[in-house]
Amino acid sequence: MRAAPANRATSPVRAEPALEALAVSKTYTAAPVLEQAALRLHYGEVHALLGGNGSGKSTLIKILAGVVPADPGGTVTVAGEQSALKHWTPGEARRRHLRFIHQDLGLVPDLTIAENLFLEARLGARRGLISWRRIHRGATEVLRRFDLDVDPAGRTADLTLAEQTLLAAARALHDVADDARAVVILDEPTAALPSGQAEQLMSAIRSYADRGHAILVVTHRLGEVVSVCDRITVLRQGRVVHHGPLADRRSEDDLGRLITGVDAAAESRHGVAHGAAPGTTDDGLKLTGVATASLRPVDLAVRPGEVVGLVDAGGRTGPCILRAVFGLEAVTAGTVELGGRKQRLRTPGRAMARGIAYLPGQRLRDALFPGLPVSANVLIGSLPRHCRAGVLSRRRERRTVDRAIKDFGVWPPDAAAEVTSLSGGNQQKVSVARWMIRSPRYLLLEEPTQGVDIGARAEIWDLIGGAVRDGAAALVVSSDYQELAAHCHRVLVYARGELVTTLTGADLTVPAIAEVVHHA
Ligand SMILES: Nc1ncnc2c1ncn2[C@@H]1O[C@H](COP(=O)(O)OP(=O)(O)OP(=O)(O)O)[C@@H](O)[C@H]1O
Repeated sequence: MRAAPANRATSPVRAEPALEALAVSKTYTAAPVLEQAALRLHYGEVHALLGGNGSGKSTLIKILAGVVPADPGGTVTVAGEQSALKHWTPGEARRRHLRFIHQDLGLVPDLTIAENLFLEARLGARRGLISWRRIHRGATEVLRRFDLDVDPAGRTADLTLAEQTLLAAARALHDVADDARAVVILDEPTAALPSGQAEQLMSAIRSYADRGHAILVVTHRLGEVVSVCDRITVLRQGRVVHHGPLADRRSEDDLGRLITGVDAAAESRHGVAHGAAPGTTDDGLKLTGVATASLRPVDLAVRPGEVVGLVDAGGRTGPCILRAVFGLEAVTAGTVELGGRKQRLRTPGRAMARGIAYLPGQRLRDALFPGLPVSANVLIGSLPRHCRAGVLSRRRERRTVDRAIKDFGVWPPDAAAEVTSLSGGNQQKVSVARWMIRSPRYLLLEEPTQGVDIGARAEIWDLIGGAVRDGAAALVVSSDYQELAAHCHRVLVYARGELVTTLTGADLTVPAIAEVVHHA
C-alpha cells in the first residue's frame, strides 16, 4: 500500500467544520503551555498539528479528549454542536464521534490482541456475558482489514512496537470506519514505525479522510506531512504561529523553519558519518555467533569511530542484539568482544562497567524512572562519578544536570520537574542525556530520536557524532531510514533474524534501504 498522491481534488470536503476549538489555554504551574490556541478541522482532510517538543501539541489533544481540563473560557464545536471546554469529558468526546490514539497507545500488554481491540466496544457482550467466539471472529476481521498479520489470541506484549502502534490504530478506527462524522486524532502514530509500515498507516489514514472523516495527526516526520496532509496548524511555545493549506508550504525545510523559527532542517543534513573516519582496527564491538533464546546466531563488528545502523524487516533482531550485549538477555552461544577482549556481560552492571550505554526503545517502560525528577533520571547510573571519598558532591551533581539540560535543550530547563511531566520528546532527550554524560565507549541505541523534533534531532545526532569522533563505536537500531542514510557508515538489513544485506557508501540511500526491506 502506498501513500496517496498529493492532488486530492476529489476529497469530499464539506463546508461545515468537523471540529473547531477556540480560545484553548492551559497552565499547569507557572507559564502557560497553551495560550488561546485555535484549531479547525474539516471533513475529508488530513490535518497535521506541528510544533517542536513541548510546544503544546499533546496537551491540546488531551484537552480535546477530555482527559486534561483546559483553563476556563475555551469552546469546542463538533459537527455544529458547541460545548464549553470546562464541561468536556472523555465520554462526551466519544459520544461526538471523536477517536484518539495517544502517544502511549493505551494498550494493556498482558491482554490478548483480540481483548485489546474490543476493550471499549464490549463486542459480543449479551446480557452481561462476553462471547469470546464473537470477539475472536471480530478481531480476525479487523486485523485482516488493517493488514495486520498477527494471531488475535496472541499476547499484546509480544508484538513489536510497530505492530502495537498498528493495533492501537486499528482499535481506534475500526468502529468508526463507516461513520462519515468521525474525527480521528492521532498523536505521533508513526514515531516508532519503520518507513514501510509508517507509509502503510498514513495511507490508511489518507483513505479514511478521502471517505469523509476528519483526521488530525501529530508527527515530527515532515516527509509524511508533505506527502499525505492537506492543511497544517503550527504551535510554537503554546501559540498558533501558522495555520492554512499545505499547498503554500510544500518543502520539508520550509516546514522545519515554521516549526523552529530557524533553519534547523539544513543543519540536520550534516550526517555524523560524513565527519568521522572509523578506526582502521576492528577492535571495537565484535559479535561472533552470538545467540539467545530469541536470537539466531549473529556476527557483526562495529569499529571505534563508526556508526552502524540496523534495520529489521521482521521486527526484533536489532533490539535482541542490543539486549544481549547489554546483559539483559542470556547469551546461549557465541562470543562478545570489546576492544579485542572476550567478555561475559551477564548483567547490565557489568556492561556499564565496560563502557557500554544502552538506550531502550520503549521510553516509558524501560528508559525512564517515572515519579523521579529530571535530575535523578539524568544522574542514575553515574552516581559514583559524583562522589569524592565516598561522599556525594551535590555541587558536581547539579553542574552535570544543568549542563545536560543545556546541551540537550531539555524544556522546561527545570531539574526538579517530575520526568513524566515533560513532553514526550523532552523525556527522550533526558534518557539520551543520561547515557551520553557517561562518555561511553560503546553506544547501543534503539530509536534515539523517536518523538524528537527536527531541531533536537540534529542536536542528538551531533552528540552521538561527538562521541563517535572521540572513538566510541555506535550500533543504532532505527526505523527512520532518512536518519540512517544520513548518519551511518553502514546499515545492516535483517529479515527474520538473518542478515540480508549491508548498505554502504553511495549505495546507502533511503530508497535503497526501503527497497531491500520491501523485498526481504
Ligand atoms: N502534567 C504536567 N505537569 C506539568 N507540566 C506539564 C504536564 N504535562 C505537560 N506539561 C508541560 O506542558 C508543555 C507542553 O507539553 P506537550 O506534551 O503538550 O508538548 P508536545 O508539543 O506534545 O511535545 P512533544 O513533541 O515532545 O511530544 C511541556 O513544557 C510540558 O513540560
